[in-house]
Amino acid sequence: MRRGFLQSRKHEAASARAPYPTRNTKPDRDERRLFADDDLRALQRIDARGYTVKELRAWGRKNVRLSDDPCMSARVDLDEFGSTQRLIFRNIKLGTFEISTLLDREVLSMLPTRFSPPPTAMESAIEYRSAGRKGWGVFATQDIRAVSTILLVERPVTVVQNTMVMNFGMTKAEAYRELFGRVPASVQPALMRLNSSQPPGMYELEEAILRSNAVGITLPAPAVPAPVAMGHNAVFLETSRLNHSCSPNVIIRFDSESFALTVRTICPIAKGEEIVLSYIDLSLTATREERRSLLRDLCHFECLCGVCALSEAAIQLSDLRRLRIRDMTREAIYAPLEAWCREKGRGDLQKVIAFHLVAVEEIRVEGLYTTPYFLHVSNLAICFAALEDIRSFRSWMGKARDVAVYNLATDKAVEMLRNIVYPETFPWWGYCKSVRSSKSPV
Ligand SMILES: C[S@@+](CC[C@H](N)C(=O)[O-])C[C@H]1O[C@@H](n2cnc3c(N)ncnc32)[C@H](O)[C@@H]1O
Repeated sequence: MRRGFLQSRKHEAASARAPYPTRNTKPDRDERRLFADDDLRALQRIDARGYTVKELRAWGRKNVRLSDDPCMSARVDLDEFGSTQRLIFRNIKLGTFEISTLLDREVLSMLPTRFSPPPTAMESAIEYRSAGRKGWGVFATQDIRAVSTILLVERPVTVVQNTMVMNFGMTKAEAYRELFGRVPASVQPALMRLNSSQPPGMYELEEAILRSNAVGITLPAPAVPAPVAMGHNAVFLETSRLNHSCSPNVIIRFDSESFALTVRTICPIAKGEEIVLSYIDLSLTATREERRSLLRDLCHFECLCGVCALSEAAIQLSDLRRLRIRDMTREAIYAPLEAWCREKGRGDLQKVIAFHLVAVEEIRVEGLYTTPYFLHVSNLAICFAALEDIRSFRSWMGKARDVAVYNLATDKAVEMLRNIVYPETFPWWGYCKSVRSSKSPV
């Protein structure tokens, strides 16, 4: 039998003293609870007679510790969630893959019994090598021109609920050690070698690895009043080598049906260029200082990406451009297309088009192909549909469809493809002409 992490010689002495059953003494290894019997009995007592919010909070203060770091945990109101949680270690087998998990019992029961096959990635498009002071990085081995190209498809090695409840007979460090110990021996060395750059002395190795590499994923989960309580973190060995950039060229998406993560391009990438994603929501930050401070707080590193490394003069221009993109995106939600429609198409549509073209150009220069980009290209598609300009409509609708594809909005992407092939099925098609005969498309 494979020696688990807790059974290694190094940990034998510790496990002999462990306040929870070890793998040696408890045969039903996949069903072990994080709850000590005393805690469970205390819980049942509370449940049996019904509890007041005050009692439950008091119980939570004594028994539950939640980290303050938003990366790994969230504060959860115990009256909404805490008392019903049962975390279980279980290894999920997907064909040749085995994934070590620590999940809520109900989440485990809601996972599909059969997973659909994941998509296929482009062959030999990337390589792993040094990215200088950033450590390892991933690089393109060829020009990748098409957007939405799949560069990597990967299953996680471990998945854990992001609210880590402790003091149920096992400390958080022990729980993570156990979780990592259950990762198949063939991949465990690679997991333990992942980046673990967290503030010195703050976490044990397993937690530091989780904090540096975990990706938030959504699994089917029971409806709870605090949905964040049902968020999950997963570690993917290859994706973990992707560095952060404030001008990312890929996006990652997890699909629970195939239990796989895909890395897709969001813009063309040249041979030799580093493949980079954004660790933060770039629509929330515009200036370098805002981004740096967020990355420092959440990820504990000073960003060395291409944008942040620009000269002072260049970064000032970049900051201004990003502030403009933010303003134009806010403006685009209501005006000017909306205003033009309210006026029943009597305004100057060319002005609307010019507005969105400027925004798209600013986005291109800054490499910000995320949410605001979709807003502007889809509005351009509407404008050209209204004008019945078939070439421009297909081009902008194609760009909007790329965004739908890399965001895994499959139904939307299919609908958009139908619009591209049959433009007259698009509700805005010929709007300019139709308002003259006072017909409204929407
Ligand atoms: C998920 S790992 C990425 C791969 C990592 N470079 C490695 O060697 O495995 C995240 C860590 O990489 C480094 N890193 C990623 N992006 C960076 C950036 N833009 N600037 C500086 N360091 C970065 C930080 O140390 C961060 O904690």
